[in-house]
Amino acid sequence: MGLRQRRRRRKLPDRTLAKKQSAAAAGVAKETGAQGESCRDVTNEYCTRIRGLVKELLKGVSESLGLVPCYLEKASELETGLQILIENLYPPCPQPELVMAMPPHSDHGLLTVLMQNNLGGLQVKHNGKWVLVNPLPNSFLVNTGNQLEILSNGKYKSMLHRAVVNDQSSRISIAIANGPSLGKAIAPAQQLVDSEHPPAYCEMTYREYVEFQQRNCLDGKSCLDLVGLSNV
Ligand SMILES: O=C(O)CCC(=O)C(=O)O
Ligand SMILES: [Fe+2]
Repeated sequence: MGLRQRRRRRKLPDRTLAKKQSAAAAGVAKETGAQGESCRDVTNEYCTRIRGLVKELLKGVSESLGLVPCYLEKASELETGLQILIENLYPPCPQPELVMAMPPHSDHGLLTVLMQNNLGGLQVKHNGKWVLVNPLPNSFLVNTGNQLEILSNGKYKSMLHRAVVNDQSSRISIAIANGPSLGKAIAPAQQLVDSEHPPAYCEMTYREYVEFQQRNCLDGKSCLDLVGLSNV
């Protein structure tokens, strides 16, 4: 067998393999491309619908504060508001008591809409104690955020919360944080401010607030503690 033939022989299977590999890669890319596209479409639609839900919820919240129904939507420029999609996967842990899945924090936006796979793990701070929130099947859980607390001049509190793991099953939570438009200056609603209820928070744009929060190590405290007018 000559060198040429040997080369060819050796090359043949390689080429076939390369061909097969590139065909497979193209198939995978095509599939991933299609999946990626449909994932993007579904995510976009989900975010849009959640914004619609938040708009409705904010109407009720505005009314509960004695404000016109569209107050919070307009005051936050919700239509162009910042939406953040957060996907959390918490695998089971053999020693859950040694692990903090998500450290204590409060969400910086208006309302966070959370979907979870029917496994408890979220805890909220209530009267100084951590309380486990039992998930209700087929329901969303809605957390109030810092910007809602500011706009309502402290009438709606944003709760400190955290997530813990368990030693049995994986927990999944998907949160969409809905905030004001980044450039919008947020301050307590004038109608909720009077001599008995002075403004509890200083005005700042949502962008300034988020940057402030990212710059500060809050150690389980709400960023609001730092921007409250009693502290500035
Ligand atoms: O997983 C959870 O239940 C909490 C998630 C959460 O607080 C967040 O993503 O901001
Ligand atoms: Fe959160």
